[in-house]
Amino acid sequence: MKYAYLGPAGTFTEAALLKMPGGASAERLPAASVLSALAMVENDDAHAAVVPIENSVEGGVTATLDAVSVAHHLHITAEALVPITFVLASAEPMELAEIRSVTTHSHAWAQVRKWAQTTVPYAEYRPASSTAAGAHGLRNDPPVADAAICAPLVAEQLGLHVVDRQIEDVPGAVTRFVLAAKPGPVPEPTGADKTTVMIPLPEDHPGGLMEILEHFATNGVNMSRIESRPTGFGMGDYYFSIDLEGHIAEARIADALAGIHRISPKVRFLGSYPRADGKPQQKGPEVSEEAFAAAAAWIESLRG
Ligand SMILES: O=C(O)C(=O)Cc1ccccc1
Repeated sequence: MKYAYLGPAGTFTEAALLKMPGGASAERLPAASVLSALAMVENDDAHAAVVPIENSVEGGVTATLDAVSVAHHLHITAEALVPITFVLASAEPMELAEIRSVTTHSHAWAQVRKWAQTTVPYAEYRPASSTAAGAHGLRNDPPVADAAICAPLVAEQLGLHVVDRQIEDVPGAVTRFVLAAKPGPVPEPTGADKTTVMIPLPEDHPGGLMEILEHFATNGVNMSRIESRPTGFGMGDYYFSIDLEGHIAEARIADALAGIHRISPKVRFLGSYPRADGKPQQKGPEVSEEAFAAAAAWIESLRG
């Protein structure tokens, strides 16, 4: 199997790839951006792509959400969680006070803002396509910056000097990555699953969002993420990107989505897959498979 990922070697995305099903034995194809990793799947140059989707500090990774939901017709088949810690590294030994420019990926920069403000307040930020790309750039002639913010392992592999460590503003931050592939068989339910959907907000429909959410409430479906994003097609045109706790094979998820389809017919299913944390689904007896089957049998008997 060929898995594309945000490269080069040593990114957090590569660490996530190794945790994905089939990741350890997959051929790893580094891409220069999230969009090019996804495009490699669309063009059949890779079977799947590993991309960051959500950060416990910064929230959704909008480029990924939009690409998976609107631009590309891909399904999510797995997720992985990667704990994030950063070092500040330089090519030659340097003091913090000497550092005038810093390079890293924008997500990393967003997660060290407070540290940067207090520790290197005069350093100019130079965006890199990934943390590993920034670290490699320190060896360019001329170097892309005085120092790079990257994973400790990359600094070690490149023989960089670690100027500061554990510089993340929020200790224990985690990033969630997904494996995206062309639509195919949905992974089997495990009892601890997530379902990702994209729901366009119905136009000129007062209370549209409330009606959508009511379907989740009445079917006992918990949401683990909800974000509104502009579709890009016009001012005020929004969609909701939502993660649900449960699998499309369950009657309560299917029933909720069927109800939503009547309000927002362009709703899109983006995949059901095992949750990385293995947390089992909580559901009351009124939304069990047996309760749905008994209700359907009762209706059948009335019609019969
Ligand atoms: O640049 C990387 O290493 C990535 O994989 C993107 C990223 C950056 C910072 C936190 C999580 C993911």
